[in-house]
Amino acid sequence: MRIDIAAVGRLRKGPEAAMVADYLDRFAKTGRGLGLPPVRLIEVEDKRGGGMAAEAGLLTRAIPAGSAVIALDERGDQPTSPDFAARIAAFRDQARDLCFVIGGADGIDPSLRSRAEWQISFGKMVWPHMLVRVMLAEQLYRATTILAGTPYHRN
Ligand SMILES: C[S@@+](CC[C@H](N)C(=O)[O-])C[C@H]1O[C@@H](n2cnc3c(N)ncnc32)[C@H](O)[C@@H]1O
Repeated sequence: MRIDIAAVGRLRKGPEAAMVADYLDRFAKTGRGLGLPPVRLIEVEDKRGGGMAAEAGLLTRAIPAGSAVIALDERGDQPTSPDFAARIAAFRDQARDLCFVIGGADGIDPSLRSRAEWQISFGKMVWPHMLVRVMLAEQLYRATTILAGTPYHRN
């Protein structure tokens, strides 16, 4: 199994980058004992201002062949953290590769969004994509603690 995050934009050094690195590091440590591999972050950048369509092309090339695409989108499902953890475990048990996709300022092009096996929302409000990276990294770490039964998550 492999787990990737394909995201538009380059995250520069700063608080968001530090938080993403910290949560993904924690995910790697707790995930090791659960058969979950470290998460790889793949960043794509369209320097020509081609908008969503150009970003979709870059993201599509970045998504490893065969990976289940999970799009982050405010219109998507709103799973609980335990539901999210259970879904990650189900992908692991089926030996499926996962690629979470985070769009840029205009969102994820509908052509790519429609390819997603699952669309997840962190609420109906729109968040800056750099914060969505932090939130996703935290939920991934939280999922490992739920699956490991360690006392981080409380219902
Ligand atoms: C600034 S938002 C783009 C919002 C844009 N209005 C759209 O149509 O998607 C950039 C990216 O952050 C992610 N994002 C923002 N808010 C989100 C939310 N509430 N839930 C899940 N992902 C979100 C999505 O991947 C989105 O493509």
